[in-house]
Amino acid sequence: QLPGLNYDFVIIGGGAAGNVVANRLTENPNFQVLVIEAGPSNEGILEEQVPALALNLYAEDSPYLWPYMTTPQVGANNASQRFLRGRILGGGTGVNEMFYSRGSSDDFDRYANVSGDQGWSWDAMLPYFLKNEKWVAPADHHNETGQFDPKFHNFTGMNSVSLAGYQWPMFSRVIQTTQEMPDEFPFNLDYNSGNTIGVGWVQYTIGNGTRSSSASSYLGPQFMNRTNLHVLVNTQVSRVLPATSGKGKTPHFNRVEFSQDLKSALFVATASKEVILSAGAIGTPHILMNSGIGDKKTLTKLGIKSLIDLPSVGQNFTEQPLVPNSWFANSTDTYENFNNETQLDIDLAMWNQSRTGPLVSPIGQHLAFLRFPKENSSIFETREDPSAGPNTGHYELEIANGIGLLTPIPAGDGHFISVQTVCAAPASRGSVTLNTTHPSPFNSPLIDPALLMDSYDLFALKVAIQQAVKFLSADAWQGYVLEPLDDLAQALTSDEALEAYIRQTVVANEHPVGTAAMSPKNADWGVVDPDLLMKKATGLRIIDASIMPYVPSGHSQAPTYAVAERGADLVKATWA
Ligand SMILES: Cc1cc2nc3c(=O)[nH]c(=O)nc-3n(C[C@H](O)[C@H](O)[C@H](O)COP(=O)(O)OP(=O)(O)OC[C@H]3O[C@@H](n4cnc5c(N)ncnc54)[C@H](O)[C@@H]3O)c2cc1C
Repeated sequence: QLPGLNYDFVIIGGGAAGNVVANRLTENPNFQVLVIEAGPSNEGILEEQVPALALNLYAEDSPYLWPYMTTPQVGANNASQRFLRGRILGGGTGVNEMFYSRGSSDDFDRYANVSGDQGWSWDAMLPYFLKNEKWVAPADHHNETGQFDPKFHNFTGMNSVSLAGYQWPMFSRVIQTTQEMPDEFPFNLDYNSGNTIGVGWVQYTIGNGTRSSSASSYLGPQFMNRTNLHVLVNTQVSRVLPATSGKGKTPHFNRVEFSQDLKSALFVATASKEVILSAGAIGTPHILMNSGIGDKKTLTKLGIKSLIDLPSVGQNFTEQPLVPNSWFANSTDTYENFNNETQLDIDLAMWNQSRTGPLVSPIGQHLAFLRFPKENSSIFETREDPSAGPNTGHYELEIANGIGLLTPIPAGDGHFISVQTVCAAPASRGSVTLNTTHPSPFNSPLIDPALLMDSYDLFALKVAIQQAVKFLSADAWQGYVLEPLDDLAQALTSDEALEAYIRQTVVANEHPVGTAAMSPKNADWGVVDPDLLMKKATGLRIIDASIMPYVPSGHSQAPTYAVAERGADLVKATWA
């Protein structure tokens, strides 16, 4: 159905970043743009639209996820774990939990300092966050006063963002805890102000009780109708290829090889201006290495002709480790209600009729970004603090009205409260490399998030769990929080038991970044320059989460949207 194979820009990956870039470039009617996405269209998928049904997207054989497993994780008792990545138009934004969290001002100021480009600083990036955001009323139209600060938000951007649209009874207890323990758990009116520290109401990429993804926003019908925008789904890119003619010393990439049956029938699309790689923190380094861009020695050994020797490709993989923790709750008003099919049918009918009811928001309803208490901060006398600065959490608590997303559900009925604990600024670094035994471009790469490989991350999670216990010890929870689940109860008996529990239960928080990191123009490390153009090449730009040299301390979709908005401006400036 494609009109041809020659475009001005070919964008690889229709995820968070790719769809932003596609939209912004096709604002210029003279630019012909092709987006190639491996997954299916997002249209008509109920679980993708109804926020509380997002968990159903994570089934073992989900058609909306890549079939990725990690390598055995030494820090997690050698377990290989699933590694969830969206494979659908919208990418991660089509399957994620919809938390809208920008990270701290320190996170972006660090990007600016590390890359040498002040354009990546918080002040310079705030307009791009705003360009992406369209603040809307929550589904239940409750009074939002005191739950966010409007001065940090935009009401006219692209992705709908709103507060929880259904009020669960436990919400008031969270806020009461911040009043009882303000020193340790201060209330933060808006964790998206640049200063993340404290406990705040969650902001979600949800509008009208429905997920707002990069596909439903940036590729909405009014944009899909642009005659200069073409989106090809169910199509996987294998490699980017250099120009066939021209004998310049610097390779010029202007072709993209792809397939629909993942075996043969490879097609090639040509980009007369730029190839833009937006395949995410796993897909991007995978395509680069398949194309001969990466560590020369390693690629040569695999029989792949090295085109650009860039050892940083796939390295510096940074991911936040997460431990889910659950307690029995003395309540009948939790997410466990959805396990009852009759109740679920009633709630779904309500959602269908009016986009209201308990299905309008996902499981976590409050976030806390916190720094270590004084007694734990002495660790920084002997090692550098991996967090970006004082506005940045060392750890995060995700307080949820039901069993943790990744906690095995105990046998029998019950109602739960969970606090997922996250090491927000990890010190471990992993890698994405080619699978040496099956190096076909259509096979999964080796994904090593290096969970807990640096002992600091284990330390941070220990503190986080102890703080979660303290949080739930407030009077506010009296009579509501019952005993912890068995494994957590056992973990709280000794330091060794806590450590063993963390290693047994730790998983990735699904916020990978850093595998094609930006660095100063002539640096001997990094993959792209601060303008996101590939080092040692022309014609190829990377715009996605992989360019962030550190993981943002919050959640990664909002930062990726902002990176993509700026990235699109950088492309436009080149071709103005
Ligand atoms: C289960 C889950 C829960 C999450 N929860 C949250 C959350 O609540 N809040 C938050 O802020 N962040 C969350 N995230 C993370 C967030 O969604 C990502 O950080 C963000 O989507 C990254 O954007 P990206 O453009 O870099 O990559 P992606 O959004 O992953 O987009 C990459 C796209 O490229 C496609 N692609 C990859 N390789 C190829 C190829 N070879 N050929 C063609 N197409 C290809 C993929 O299918 C995908 O659509 C979550 C992620 C997951 C998976």
